[in-house]
Amino acid sequence: MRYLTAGESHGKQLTTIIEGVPANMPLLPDDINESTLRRQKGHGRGRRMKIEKDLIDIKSGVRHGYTLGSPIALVVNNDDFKHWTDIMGENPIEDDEEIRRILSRPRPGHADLNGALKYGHRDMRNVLERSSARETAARVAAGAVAKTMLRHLGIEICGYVKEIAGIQAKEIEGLSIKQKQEISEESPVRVLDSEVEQKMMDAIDQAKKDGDSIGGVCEVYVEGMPAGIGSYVHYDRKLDGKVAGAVMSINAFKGVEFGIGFEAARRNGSEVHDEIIWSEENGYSRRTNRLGGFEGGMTTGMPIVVKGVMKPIPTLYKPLKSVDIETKEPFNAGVERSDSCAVPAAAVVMEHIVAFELANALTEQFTSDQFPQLKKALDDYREEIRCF
Ligand SMILES: Cc1cc2nc3c(=O)[nH]c(=O)nc-3n(C[C@H](O)[C@H](O)[C@H](O)COP(=O)(O)O)c2cc1C
Ligand SMILES: C=C(O[C@@H]1CC(C(=O)O)=C[C@@H](OP(=O)(O)O)[C@H]1O)C(=O)O
Repeated sequence: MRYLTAGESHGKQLTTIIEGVPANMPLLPDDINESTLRRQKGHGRGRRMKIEKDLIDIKSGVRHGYTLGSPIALVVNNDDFKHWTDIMGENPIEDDEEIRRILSRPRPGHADLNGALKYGHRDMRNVLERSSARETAARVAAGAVAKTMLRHLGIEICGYVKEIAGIQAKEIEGLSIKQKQEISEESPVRVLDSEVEQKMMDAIDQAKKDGDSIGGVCEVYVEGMPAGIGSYVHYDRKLDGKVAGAVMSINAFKGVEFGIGFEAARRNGSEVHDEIIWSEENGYSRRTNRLGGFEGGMTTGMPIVVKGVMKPIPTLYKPLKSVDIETKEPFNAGVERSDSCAVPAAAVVMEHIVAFELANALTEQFTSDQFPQLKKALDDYREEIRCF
């Protein structure tokens, strides 16, 4: 499977085209809407999320609740476009700086300056419009199709917040994935630990009051992936590599860890590797899951646990120093309407981006044009490895 997205942040719409979804997979508009609406929630977001309602319109590839095997085109409208029709119009306009809302003072940490240099845009709004994380609504729509596929294959996935501005959520042992999904859904910061919830919200409010921004850590947890998905045979077939790359591609994400992650560097091997056990009922399993569900570029059959680090939002209401690209004079960076913390939303984005990589790996390994055949091939494989 592959997907492309198109659309500017304040343009008319976002478009996603997904190719390679097998035919006859159940898919309802609500499977996707649930995800796109969830992405909009979370304490710390700016006014834009009050303007938008990210309901998708399925334009092709689905009929009467089932996929056709043809490309699936999904559209999310930008309701904010009505306020930007002159600024974002496709026809030439007179060189009126007021109408264009020209951006000439790049924001440190955003794509403004590097994008301007690369594409030759003297008006950095041309960079901002596509580099904006508005595009993650389109990626979540693609991920929601993948997540639906995983669900029909008996694989559940959930994304939540582990840390905001250094405030860490405690580990809650023994939560089922259903509980994880429910608790994080109800929390305004998508955290599993209600004791720290208020502290995180206070930190976000304080950052906003200070004209500053904060980042954090998101975690995605997956249950039901059998062992041996992905491959060790070539670098670009390693599934942990693909997942890590996809997570790093999310706006503002600066690091990825599987399981205990960087902590592995500080421990002996005996405290890192997961001992192998066997039972008649379940076949092979592990006593622990410190490596987070991957060995040798393949799944181990244990839950996949992956963390992503999000830096603080670059747009600051108390801006950092920058340079005006027209005058070359030092100036404060430009200020655009902005979130102060988007870590809770980013956890939903990360969940869907990981879902796409996992669903894609399954469609590569159990190639089929028809979803029921894919499901049967996966079930047969599960039985084969259980008896191995
Ligand atoms: C859900 C989400 C919302 C975001 N909201 C904003 C925002 O309101 N203002 C901003 O400056 N950056 C925001 N960002 C981050 C920028 O999009 C990101 O920093 C920018 O594209 C530069 O890319 P890089 O940080 O990956 O280098 C957001 C990111 C995500 C994932
Ligand atoms: C629009 C979304 O996020 C946007 C991401 C973003 C950025 O610079 O990344 C900047 C802000 O855009 P605006 O200036 O229009 O408010 C966020 O609101 C969204 O998540 O749907």
